[in-house]
Amino acid sequence: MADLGTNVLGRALSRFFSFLKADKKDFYAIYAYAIFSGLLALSVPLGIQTIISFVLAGSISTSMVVLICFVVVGVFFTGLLQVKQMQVVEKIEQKIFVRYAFEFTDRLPKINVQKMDSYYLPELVNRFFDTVSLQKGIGKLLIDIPTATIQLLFGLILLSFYHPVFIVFGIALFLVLILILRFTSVKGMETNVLASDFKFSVAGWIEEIARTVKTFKYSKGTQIHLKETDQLTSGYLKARTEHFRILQKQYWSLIVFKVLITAAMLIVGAVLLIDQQLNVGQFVAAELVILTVITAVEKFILNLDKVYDVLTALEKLGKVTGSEIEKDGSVVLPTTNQGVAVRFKDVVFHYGSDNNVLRNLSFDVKPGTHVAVMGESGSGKSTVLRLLTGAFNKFEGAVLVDEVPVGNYELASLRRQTGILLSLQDIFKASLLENITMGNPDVSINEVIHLAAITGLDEFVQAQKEGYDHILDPAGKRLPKKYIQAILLMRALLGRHRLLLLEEPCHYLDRKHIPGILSFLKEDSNATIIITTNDPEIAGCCDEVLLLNEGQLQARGTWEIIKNKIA
Ligand SMILES: Nc1ncnc2c1ncn2[C@@H]1O[C@H](COP(=O)(O)OP(=O)(O)OP(=O)(O)O)[C@@H](O)[C@H]1O
Repeated sequence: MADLGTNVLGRALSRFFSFLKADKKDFYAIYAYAIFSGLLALSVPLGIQTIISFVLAGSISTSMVVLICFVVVGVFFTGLLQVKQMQVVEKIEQKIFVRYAFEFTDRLPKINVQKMDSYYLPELVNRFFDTVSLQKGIGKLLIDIPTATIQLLFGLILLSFYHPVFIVFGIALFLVLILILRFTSVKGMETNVLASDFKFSVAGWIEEIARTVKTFKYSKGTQIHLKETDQLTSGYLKARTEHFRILQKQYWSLIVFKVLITAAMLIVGAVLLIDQQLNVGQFVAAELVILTVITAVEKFILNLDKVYDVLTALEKLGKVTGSEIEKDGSVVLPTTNQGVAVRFKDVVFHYGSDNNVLRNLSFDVKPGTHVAVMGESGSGKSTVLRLLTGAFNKFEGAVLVDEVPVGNYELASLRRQTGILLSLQDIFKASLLENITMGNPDVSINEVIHLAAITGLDEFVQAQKEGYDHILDPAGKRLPKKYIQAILLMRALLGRHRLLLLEEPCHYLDRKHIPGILSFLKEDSNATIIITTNDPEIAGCCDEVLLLNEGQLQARGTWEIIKNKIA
């Protein structure tokens, strides 16, 4: 557990430093402002010391008026520098939001699905809300912590000029403080991350209830949803209490530090005053510096939890921004009118568990051939298509496209020339046309209209007041499944392809549309087409059928041959 904590703290700190690196200039500006305002803040006690000396000497002169002006100007400039600091922090906070919004958006479609298979991505992206914790915490951290550190350092340095004994006290207490923080912070980080894990689990569970709300509504009075929440919140409370215990330990050590430094400095100051090693002016000034030191320590106390929150937020955001993305190859798939050749050579593949889904699967498909992959549910049909998308790179054997391993291709060039329809795809909140074209401005509207007529989507388009501008709302008003399928199929078929991968393309569509779709595919004779299906009408239109059984090739041939092998 301690190892885990050290790892988490180390990782979070390295994330923090690379986060700082991204806005280096802004951070330098904050530190420069902090140093200047720290120095200016000291002008107050020094000015007061000199004023008292003037007063005690009974000499009220022009130089004293000038001095008072200096002190007042010093106070004004300290304020000015603080406002400047706040402006830089505001800029950083805005950048945090924008940067994470774009990083999440850009990264999600590129994520390595094989690595992230065990995550439910909508739940994972809840971590985006930690940008708010990061914004809130970083503001405090960037202004208060550097200012407090600099005030503490300058204060102790200045006190050492009054008498060397202050140095010894200062350094001794400083070291004790660092040691306490050093030995409690690993546990503090560990408990904060654990509390945050529970927080996201609770959010994820509530989200799951919302997703399947009708299941719970009609479930004969089940309490299972409350039981799970109870378990997760108990975990959260336990971790939170444990974390607060660590914080309390750290608060107490800071309070003891504060008491000791106050007592020591006051006693030393008083003794030095009585001994006449300090005059009254110096004594008052020294006490003011001590007050600054105490205020700095207080700032540390109040901001300790923010340090953990910022580091934890970075750790959580890193779950998405640091996730592995798809490996890209360097071979560009040439753009030609020819279909590609596909070959599976002794492919062994499994998802998360060790059960092989494809077991020594070998077959080849000649360029321009239309192939139906058939087999019982779970026989591995869709997996064959998924491997050809280049999204999975961990398997034994070889998956070759034009005799080049699929993993060698630059994914953008491969996917530009591959029409893909998988059951995992869906519509999203945007206009009907955007859902079909995916925002590609090169798509011809005539082709869209032609395909809409073939797939039956034209009925839906004509029934909408806004036609193709109708906004689809997948979360609210449900589209009939046949129209969703038509949109997904059109997406795959639009444009020119060298390879078409279609999973159950006519599922949910009215049967009257199947002949039109099949003759459209027949006309696309140059592309290599691989269709997973158990529909005899579709299989009958393909040049060849591959029959899978438990991840192995059971038989291959024309539909006339294969249909006799299907019970
Ligand atoms: N993402 C995944 N993670 C883990 N196992 C998976 C995943 N996807 C599929 N499987 C498993 O792999 C096996 C083959 O699935 P696949 O979808 O390729 O079969 P299929 O023949 O297309 O089935 P169906 O006709 O029902 O779609 C099944 O046992 C399935 O449970």
